[in-house]
Amino acid sequence: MQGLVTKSTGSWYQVRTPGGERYDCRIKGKFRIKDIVTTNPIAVGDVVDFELEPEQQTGVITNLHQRKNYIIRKSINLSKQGQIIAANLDQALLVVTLASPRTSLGFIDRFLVTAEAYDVPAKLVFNKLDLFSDEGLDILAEYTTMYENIGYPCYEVSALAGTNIEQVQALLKDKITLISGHSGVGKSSMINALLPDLTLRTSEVSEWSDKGTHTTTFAEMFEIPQGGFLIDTPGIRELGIIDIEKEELGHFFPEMRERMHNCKFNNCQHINEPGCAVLAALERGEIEISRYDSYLSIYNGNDTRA
Ligand SMILES: Nc1nc2c(ncn2[C@@H]2O[C@H](COP(=O)(O)OP(=O)(O)OP(=O)(O)O)[C@@H](O)[C@H]2O)c(=O)[nH]1
Ligand SMILES: [Zn+2]
Repeated sequence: MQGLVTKSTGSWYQVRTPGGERYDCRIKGKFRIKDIVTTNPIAVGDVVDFELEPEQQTGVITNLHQRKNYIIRKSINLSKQGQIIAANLDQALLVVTLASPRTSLGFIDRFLVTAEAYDVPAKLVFNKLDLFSDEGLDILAEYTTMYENIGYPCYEVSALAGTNIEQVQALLKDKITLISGHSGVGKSSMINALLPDLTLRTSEVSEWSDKGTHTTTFAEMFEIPQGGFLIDTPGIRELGIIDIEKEELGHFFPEMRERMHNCKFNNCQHINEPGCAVLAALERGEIEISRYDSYLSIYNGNDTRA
């Protein structure tokens, strides 16, 4: 049988069949993925084949289907191993706000770079629309225009007032979506607005805990009643940028990526090189200063996560 992994504890995996049945499955023997060293070979979002164990409601995963992408976090120890948080994401939503507490552009840009590196389309949800005066709305429009111009769709919502929540709801339909955001932006309020059927979430969790095996879940996907799945990540810190060489960083800024082939030197770092097409575009105002500042900041290893 084939199914989608919707919960992972590291030793048990909950697998959902296309028909909606769920089975607790384990991995048989030494199940290892080539080329990646990870503490968990299988993660939520993975599509797997499994066999039911005789006379039991549990299964054994026998095959992992190829992933279109996955996100990983570095292990806390120095073992160089990573942990796959989720696979096969259709999109990543970052919830941000320009009011209490204001999300910095550096934080947004770091998230976008991470999403580019993982090959996950990113979208920005600006929350707390109800708090803005006319002046605030002008600034908001500047930001959304800036990000839409470089290819990131933006949504202006109020989780509290319910404004434009239906736009986000439509985005999620039949997709696997990662939702992220720093503390206080209203991510929980948004998830509650998106998943009104809270009992669904809590009952599934307790059902799992009753197994008595592991109660800590690495990650969990919530099924959206209208179709689709939502993966809630605790924060951007979970998504460290790994495996990006400094020299490659420009490739993860779309507006730089589309211009860098015109740089005089093919190893141009777009810092101070003569004949740099990126610096020329910056000069002409075609590349936003804040975006370029974020590039420099990440390039120089400054932490802009907060
Ligand atoms: N005015 C306004 N306040 C909001 C809105 N959405 C959330 N809030 C408030 O912002 C605060 C933080 O909301 P949460 O939903 O807890 O934020 P969170 O991002 O999940 O933060 P953590 O729970 O710390 O991870 C709460 O006081 C919410 O009531 C909104 O659209 N407008
Ligand atoms: Zn250049």
